[in-house]
Amino acid sequence: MVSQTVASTVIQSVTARAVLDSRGNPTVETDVLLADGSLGRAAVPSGASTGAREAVELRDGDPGRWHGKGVDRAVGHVSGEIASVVVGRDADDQAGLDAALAALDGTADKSRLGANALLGVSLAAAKAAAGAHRLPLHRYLGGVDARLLPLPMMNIVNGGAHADNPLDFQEFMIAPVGAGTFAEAVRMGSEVFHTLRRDLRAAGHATGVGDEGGFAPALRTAREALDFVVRAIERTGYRPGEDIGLVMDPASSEFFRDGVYVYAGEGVRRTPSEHAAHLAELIDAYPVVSVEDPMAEDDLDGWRELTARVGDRCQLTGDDVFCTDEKLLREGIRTGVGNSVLVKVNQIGTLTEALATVATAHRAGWTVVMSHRSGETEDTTIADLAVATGCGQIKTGSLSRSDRTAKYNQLIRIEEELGESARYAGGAVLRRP
Ligand SMILES: O=C(O)[C@@H](CO)OP(=O)(O)O
Ligand SMILES: [Mg+2]
Repeated sequence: MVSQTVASTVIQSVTARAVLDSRGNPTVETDVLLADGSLGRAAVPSGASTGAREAVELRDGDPGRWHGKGVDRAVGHVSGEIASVVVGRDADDQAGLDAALAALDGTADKSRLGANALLGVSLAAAKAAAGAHRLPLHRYLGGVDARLLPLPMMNIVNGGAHADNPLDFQEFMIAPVGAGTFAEAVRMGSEVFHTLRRDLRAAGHATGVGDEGGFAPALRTAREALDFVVRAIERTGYRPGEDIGLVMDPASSEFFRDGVYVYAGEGVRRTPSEHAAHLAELIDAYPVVSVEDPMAEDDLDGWRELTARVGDRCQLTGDDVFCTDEKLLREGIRTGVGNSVLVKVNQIGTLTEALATVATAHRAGWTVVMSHRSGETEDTTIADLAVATGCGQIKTGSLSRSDRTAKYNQLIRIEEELGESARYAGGAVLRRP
């Protein structure tokens, strides 16, 4: 008698639905079910300060529903066209699956089916396959040496497009470079967060939070925000720089207009050279270990100027300028645009392409920061991705909202699971040999 074996990792069904993200907007959640019954589920995040060259997030645009932000078309693509190509494929073949998704879409920016439709399938398939092999996602994707916990960059002051305050810079973060473990890093961050709340309140500021859960006080300048953060670190009993470093994401593309950086909150305009000089001053005056998007995505000369000026002593991470796109990153590496790349899976649309970007950065000796979006869900995939890739750094918001703490909590669990073999390298991950 001939018996036919069907791999247990064959995809049996693909479904999707609209769920809510942390801003109260709809986003795509996808389920991938395998022949052995393993279910992978992934919810797609969404940005507010998006790079111009990001893969396209498909929104319905009907102003009468969800204020135009509906994802019904993307959901329909998942359960229709995409499912018809993906069902029957082996979820173990992630690269093949992702190539098939990209080919099915057929556009360079994934605008036909939507990166939100494709990414949910890509991530859910990986999670289902991990489940079929009875492996945690970080182990399935990263193997036995995936045991480096990331340095967390915790966002404690929000501005820019993520808050309704006058701060021009979007994010002020703390990174516990002197912690001994990931769990300790989270405790240190939480302590500083609560000191900052008391300090802001004592100074008469509101302590409401922005999109990523950091406080959104009515401060005007980066110096004011950095002063509050440094004082909170000290008053908690830590040494700024040695125990906790500072990280900023000005999200500079957001206020670069006609060749000038327009600081609306501060009420000044700076030329690219003045903006770079201002950042260099802040980097020298405060224990700033990393700046993301210091210059705008269209100001490559500015990027090169700043990299030449401070790139030897500060991590300069490209977000909008690279959009997690391996080709854009290669060009940046070749031409001296920064020394680090931010990786957001939804900027490129498939897991395989995001992993290629990480590998290219690492081969060049560049650092990688795994990142959330300002619109998030309870999905914790990026926590596992940070460990799987061994990238050593993660940026996933404040210490106070479930959409952000879900990722920190997942990393606490992974650290516990790894036990003795878990490593946390503190500030050493900010450089690569
Ligand atoms: O600029 C950023 O780095 C991100 C995440 O912090 O914001 P958004 O998701 O709005 O692009
Ligand atoms: Mg950014």
